[in-house]
Amino acid sequence: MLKNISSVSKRFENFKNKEVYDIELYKKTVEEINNINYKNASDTELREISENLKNKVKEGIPLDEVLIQAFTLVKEVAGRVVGMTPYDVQKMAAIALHQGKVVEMQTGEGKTLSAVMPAYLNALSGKGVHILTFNDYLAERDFRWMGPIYKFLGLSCGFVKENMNLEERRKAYLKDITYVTARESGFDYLRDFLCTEVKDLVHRPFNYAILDEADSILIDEARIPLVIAGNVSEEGFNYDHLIEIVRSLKPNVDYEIDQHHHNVVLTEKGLIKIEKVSGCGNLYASENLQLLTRLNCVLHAEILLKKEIDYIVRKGKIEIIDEFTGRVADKRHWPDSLHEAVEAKEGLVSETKGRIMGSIALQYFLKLYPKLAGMTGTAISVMNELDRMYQLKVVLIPTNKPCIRKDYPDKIFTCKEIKEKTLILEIKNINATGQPILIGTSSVEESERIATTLNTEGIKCNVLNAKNDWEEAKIIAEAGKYGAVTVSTNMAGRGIDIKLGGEKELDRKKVVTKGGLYVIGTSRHESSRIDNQLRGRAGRQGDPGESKFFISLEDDLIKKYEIDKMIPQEYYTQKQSESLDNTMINRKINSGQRIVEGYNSDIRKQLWEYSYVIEEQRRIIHQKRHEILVDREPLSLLSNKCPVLYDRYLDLVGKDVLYKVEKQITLFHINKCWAEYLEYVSYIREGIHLVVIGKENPLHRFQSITIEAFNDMLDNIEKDIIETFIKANVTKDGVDIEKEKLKGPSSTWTYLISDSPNQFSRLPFIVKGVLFSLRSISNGIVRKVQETINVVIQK
Ligand SMILES: Nc1ncnc2c1ncn2[C@@H]1O[C@H](COP(=O)(O)OP(=O)(O)OP(=O)(O)O)[C@@H](O)[C@H]1O
Repeated sequence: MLKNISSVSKRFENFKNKEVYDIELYKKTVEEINNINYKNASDTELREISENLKNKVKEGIPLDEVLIQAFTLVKEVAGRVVGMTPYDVQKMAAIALHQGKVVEMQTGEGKTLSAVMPAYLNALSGKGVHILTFNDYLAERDFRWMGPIYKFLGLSCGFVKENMNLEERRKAYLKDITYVTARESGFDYLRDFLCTEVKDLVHRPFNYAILDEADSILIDEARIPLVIAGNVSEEGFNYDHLIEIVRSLKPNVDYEIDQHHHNVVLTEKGLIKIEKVSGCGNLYASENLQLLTRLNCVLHAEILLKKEIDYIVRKGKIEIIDEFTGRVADKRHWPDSLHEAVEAKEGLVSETKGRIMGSIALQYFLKLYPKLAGMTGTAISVMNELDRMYQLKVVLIPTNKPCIRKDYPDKIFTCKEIKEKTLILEIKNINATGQPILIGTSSVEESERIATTLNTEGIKCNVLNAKNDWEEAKIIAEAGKYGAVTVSTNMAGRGIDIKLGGEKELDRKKVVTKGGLYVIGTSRHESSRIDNQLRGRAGRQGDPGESKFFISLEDDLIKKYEIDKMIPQEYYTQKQSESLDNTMINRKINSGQRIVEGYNSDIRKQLWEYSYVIEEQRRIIHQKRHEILVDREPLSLLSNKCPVLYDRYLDLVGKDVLYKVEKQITLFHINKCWAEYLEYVSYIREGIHLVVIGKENPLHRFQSITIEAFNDMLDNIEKDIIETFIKANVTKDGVDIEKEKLKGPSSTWTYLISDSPNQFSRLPFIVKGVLFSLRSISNGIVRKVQETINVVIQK
């Protein structure tokens, strides 16, 4: 078996980074595991060994000392219970996962089973292990698939999914091993922040988490805040008038679009027009700030956000399409007024009104786990970022069998039209042979266009673009059937195995002789990891497979980032029917993609800098509230600040009731003031970019404002607690929560905030593109903006 480990893939040989590729130590441990044999042990004996291990760990023996025995147990039990004995490469991954590293394992190498070994080992302490899956479907699937192994070994296992109630969640988190998405676990953390009684908490203290598809969560989704909101009874704003105004504006006359930064800016002409039609006077005057923000949102909604590309409308709701997966991003909202503006654009009734009660970026949520490990098929290209942001080291695990997939050079065309014609022809030709094809497209709209063309050409295909997880799993699982053609958005089906010959592998031999699964990419993505994930759908576990990308110099990526300007004119001035098989062009496209990746990494860094202070403050406030909730923090504010009243109540209602009252009032005001603070911060965040015109650094200004505001908030909490106490009527029954208005929102809901295109674009626009802003914003606008700068930041 160890022989396989040295059969490294070509890719593996290319890298020389010692830490990432040094697997010698792992090999030694794997050998030790393989030297122990539990084959002859009965089921009962195996359970006794497991029980022994549990006791040893509870007595304080370090996990590292029982690792070999624990992994050997899992090896034996997995073979007996689920019919899979971990390969040596899986054991190596398991060791690295236990050490809190991110393992890169190719698609189909068996990450699900690899995670069982460290999960079992770390759960022996009884402190709980979370396996954070990519979606709800995989949480349940992996629980059902791997759960019997833990059960056999005397450990409990559960899973959490979106529609479960609090009791079901609490039970699942009490299990030794819990399969759950990072997002659901994060939402539960936010829900706990609103609890007023210990019995309502669903989480216990975090211990260890293994994150599946780690790059997707830690890099692509890291900046997405999870939010919990509560109901408020406010009237929604009517956007009709603003929409009418924006629709009357002329492109390049009244506004300019900056595709690169995904931004739209008013010209002076446009500004004058708007001021005239709306009758608002100086749009940039302080009293018009709210109008300005809403107008910006309508501009973005109307001009930049495109139906079928950025979002779809389903059952009367806006559903955002995730740029990385191409799937509907579950429970995702745009921030602030932008979501409402898009709803208004589509003539929908807004359902997003509510006050944000708490929020946390996934990045910070995951850092709450004292020990975190990850697995993915694509980690190497982001290993520096993983180290910098999370102090997570990457380990490349060799494939169990050599990867024999053929990755063909890109086919590059001058124009989209010819690219698509050639692509359809290629699909027709391959389909005629019976070889299954998976086509990865860049948008819902493109997937539908290609599917329609294929249908008119008489080729039946399955389309997968914005369906639910269950359908997705089924369609993807069948994508390896003989003669199957599946058109999907670029990364749909991540985590789902494509077996050759269909789910039951009935026609496996036939498909193998045809060359396995053929993956076609219709364009390059901004991130090469996404392209590699798509390629990785083929050639799993040493299967044959092929992959090819079709690119045109008119593709969005090439145009948006002006990669075409790096390519000599003569290559794209004429429409050529042949592909440009030219390595120079290929290199330019690759380097363009790398520049875009670097640019996106810079944006993530900047967003991190903006959120850092707030997240630190959140940590402080959450911790303080939790300590009060679980009675670990003594309450002394009221006895110190209102001693007379306090003593009177003490005589009247007694110590216990008074303590309970103070606790209730305190918890309520922490939540209320924190929610108000978040609202204020998001308001500041919206306008802070304007300080650049006054030659200030927006980040520094933002940080100093929020530090000061946080201190004010802490004072306000105390003030509000005292005020409520003075006004409240305290009896032997405590206080009347309803009457004293101490009740939290009657209903809450959770969602994620997508990057706001305007917030997102402003950062590079400020830091790298001051020239851009000054060029595009005329002097007249600069003057007007200057008037408002102080108002924005002083309010
Ligand atoms: N040790 C093993 N012995 C036999 N089969 C295995 C073993 N490990 C994994 N497999 C099989 O390999 C396939 C892929 O497993 P799994 O879905 O865990 O891979 P993965 O690495 O998570 O893939 P993806 O990147 O698609 O998520 C499954 O069909 C599984 O049954």
